[in-house]
Amino acid sequence: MSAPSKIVIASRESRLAMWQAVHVRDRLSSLNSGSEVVILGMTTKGDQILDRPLAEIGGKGLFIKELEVAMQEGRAHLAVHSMKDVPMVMPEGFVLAAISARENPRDAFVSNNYAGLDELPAGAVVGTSSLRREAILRARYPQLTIKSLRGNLDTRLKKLDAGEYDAIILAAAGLIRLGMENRIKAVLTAEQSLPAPGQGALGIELVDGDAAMAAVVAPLNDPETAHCVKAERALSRALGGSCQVPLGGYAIIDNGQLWLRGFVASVDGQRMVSGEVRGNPADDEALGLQLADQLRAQGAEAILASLACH
Ligand SMILES: NCc1[nH]cc(CCC(=O)O)c1CC(=O)O
Repeated sequence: MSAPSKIVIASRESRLAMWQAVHVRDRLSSLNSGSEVVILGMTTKGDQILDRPLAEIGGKGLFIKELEVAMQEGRAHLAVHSMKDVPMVMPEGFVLAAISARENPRDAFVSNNYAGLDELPAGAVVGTSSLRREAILRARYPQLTIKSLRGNLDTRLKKLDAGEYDAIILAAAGLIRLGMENRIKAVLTAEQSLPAPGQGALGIELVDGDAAMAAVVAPLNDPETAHCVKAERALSRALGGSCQVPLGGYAIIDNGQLWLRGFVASVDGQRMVSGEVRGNPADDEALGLQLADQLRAQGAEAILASLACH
C-alpha cells in the first residue's frame, strides 16, 4: 500500500500544537518522499473558552472534536495530540495509531522571583489548571494559595509575568518544545510530582480502518513509550474514566521491566493513595488495571466517590 500523494495533518493552532504538527510533518515528509505533507490549522472549543476551569466545560475531548470531524469528512488524514490531552476512552471510529518517543515527562516550576516550591512564602499564589497538580500542592504545601490557570502556554506565561501568580507549574515538555526551557526554574522529580498519564508523549490519531495511513505513521511509533503510555492510560481509565480526577500515572522501562507508579487524591490533598507495579512491558494495560485494583484496595473508591463526576 503506498502513501497518498498528499497527507493532511489536522492541528490546533496554539504554538505548542503547531510545533507538534510540524514535528510530525517533517518526520513524515522525510519518510515519504513521494508525498506532500501539509497542516490544516483549526480552532477548537477548548481553545475558545478560557474563562472557566476545564473540568467544568467538558474536559479533554473539547480539544480534539473539531479535528476528528475534519478527519471524518476527509479534510484531514491524521491528528497529532499531546497524549495527556487525549480522552482515556477514544471516541467510536477513531484509533491511536502511533505513540512517539517521549520528551521530558515531568512537571516544571516556573517563576520570576523564586527558585523552587520550597522557597515560596506562605500565601504565595501558585497557578495550575490540573487537579493532579492542585492536589499534590495542597498536600505538600498547604500554606500556598492555589489559583486556577487556563490558556495556552504563552497565555499562562503572560499571566505569570503580569504578576497574577508568584509561580506556575507547567509540563516541562511544552516549554522545551517551544524553546523556552530557560523559563524552567526547577524540574520536579517523579517523587515530588508524579506526571500525568501520557505527559510528554505525542500520539497520532486516525480514522479507524484507514490501513494506508496506519502504515504511513507506523514508523513513528516508539514501542517503549507506547507500552508505558498504554499502562498509564489503562490505570487512568480504570479509576477515572473520562472524569477529571486528581490522578498521576507514570511508567518507565527499568531493566527491561515496565515500572508503573500511580496515585489518586482528593482535590484538597487531604486524602491520597499511591502504589506501584512492575511487569512485562507487553502486559502494559494489564499492569495498569493491576495498579488500579491495588489503589482501590487502599481506598481509592472513597476518594473517587467524593469527586463531582462519580
Ligand atoms: N494541558 C495542556 C497541555 N497538554 C500538553 C502539555 C505539555 C506537553 C506534553 O505533556 O506533551 C500541556 C501544557 C502543560 O500541561 O503545561
